[in-house]
Amino acid sequence: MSRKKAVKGKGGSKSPKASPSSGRTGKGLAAAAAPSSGLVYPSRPSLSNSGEFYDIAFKVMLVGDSGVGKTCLLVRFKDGAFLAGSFISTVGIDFRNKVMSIDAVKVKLQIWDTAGQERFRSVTHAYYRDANALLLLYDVTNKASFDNIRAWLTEIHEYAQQDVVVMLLGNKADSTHNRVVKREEGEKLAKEFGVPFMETSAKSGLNVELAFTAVAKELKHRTMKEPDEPKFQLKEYVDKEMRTVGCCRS
Ligand SMILES: Nc1nc2c(ncn2[C@@H]2O[C@H](COP(=O)(O)OP(=O)(O)OP(=O)(O)O)[C@@H](O)[C@H]2O)c(=O)[nH]1
Ligand SMILES: [Mg+2]
Repeated sequence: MSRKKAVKGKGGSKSPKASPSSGRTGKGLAAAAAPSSGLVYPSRPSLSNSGEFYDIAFKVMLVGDSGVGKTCLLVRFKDGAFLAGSFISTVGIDFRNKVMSIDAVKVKLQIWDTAGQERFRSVTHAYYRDANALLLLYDVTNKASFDNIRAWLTEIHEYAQQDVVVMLLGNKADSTHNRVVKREEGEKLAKEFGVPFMETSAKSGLNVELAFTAVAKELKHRTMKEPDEPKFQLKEYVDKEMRTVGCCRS
């Protein structure tokens, strides 16, 4: 299998007027032009010599209400740090790349961090179409963000590909004193919609690696499954990993 070189670095915020077709010029954005298969191939190697090699690439989007912790989750996953302090709401859309080793295959996730604010919704819609996976977040300390999950799922249904991988994440699980949404409620909603679920914390790191690894595994298996290999069961994998490590893995 030939190895491709990952375009590294931050994508940079896109203006609200950007669209997948018009905005994808420049270094990071060139990699975002996805063929209809959903796989993302860089059109040319990165200009930087520090680029990492990878075998396959996928586009993952973080969606959910403003303030649920999408940017913090991405920063935790990418840099292993928590963005404490004042809340800086994302403007438009931005992406970061991360190459993961999944069963000896280098999988590049191009992770798009969307703005949760209503005024950017039309920008976000334009990016759904190319997404291979969506991490849909709510905040366990914010009931409205949980109640809005149904509307988000309707939106996903409307704008994303039919076979997009969706995972529901109840973030800020570290905030025990401010919690207003029980884990069981998240589990129930996820079951109703047939999507895998876990609680996460960008602050403590709880389940952050697991959420992205599970999605990367599912996408890698879909693409590279041998004919005699059993189908990868995402929900079973998540449930097993959660059982193995109790509820809490960072
Ligand atoms: N306690 C706790 N706070 C968190 C966590 N994740 C994010 N926060 C805080 O929640 C606030 C919002 O986080 P962001 O990641 O910026 O939220 P967002 O979903 O990206 O918001 P938009 O960009 O407006 O869509 C910030 O003040 C973070 O510090 C978490 O896991 N635990
Ligand atoms: Mg943000």
